[in-house]
Amino acid sequence: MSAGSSPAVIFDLDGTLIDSVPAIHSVSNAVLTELGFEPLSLPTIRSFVGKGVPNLVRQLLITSGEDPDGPLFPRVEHALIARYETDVEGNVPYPGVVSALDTLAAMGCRMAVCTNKPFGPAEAALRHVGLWEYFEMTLGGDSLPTRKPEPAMLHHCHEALGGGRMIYVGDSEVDAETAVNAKAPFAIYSEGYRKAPLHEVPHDVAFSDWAMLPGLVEGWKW
Ligand SMILES: O=C(O)COP(=O)(O)O
Ligand SMILES: [Mg+2]
Repeated sequence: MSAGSSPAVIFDLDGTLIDSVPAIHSVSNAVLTELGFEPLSLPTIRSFVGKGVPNLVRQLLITSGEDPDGPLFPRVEHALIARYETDVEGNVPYPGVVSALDTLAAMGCRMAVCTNKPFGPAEAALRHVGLWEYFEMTLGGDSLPTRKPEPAMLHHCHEALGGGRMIYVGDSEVDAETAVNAKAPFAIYSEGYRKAPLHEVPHDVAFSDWAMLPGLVEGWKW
């Protein structure tokens, strides 16, 4: 593949590039216990990730027996966002991500991140794990008036990368819906935070090991 013909590759963040649930678990439980609620398990918190902070806060409140539309919402949201940008220790790239990004960059792929995590925590997590410099653009769930599964974030990143052929890489039902809405080819990472069985989530190709992704991009049938 010559550099000129390489596609734009746009990535989801949580559950795709990085395993962020240990960090989100620790931040969420710090906020819950500060407010006098019981901490929640890691699998419970994992099931709340993928639709952005408003959904996470609502789920934390519902699971704690509180009204998600009551006065606790802004308190929990504020406390969560305050910690989200600084408590980045629990974020770890999935095995093989760095090498795959190096290979894609060497192939001439332009790359961006399109996440429902707010921009500030997304930048902090990407910098913490040493991935920030790979991407020409990062958009977070608060960067545009809409977030995934609306297609605007993906369209915006695609244009910023110069348009042309593109692949979206994500892990969840929300990413699959975003790709359908944006009419983008979709590669799903099967080891992230998806809830439904893989065959029930629309995708063009699936990969379980990041070492597979550059070959899939190179051999993509457009
Ligand atoms: O729900 C979130 O905050 C982030 O999720 P995403 O990176 O998978 O879009
Ligand atoms: Mg994700």
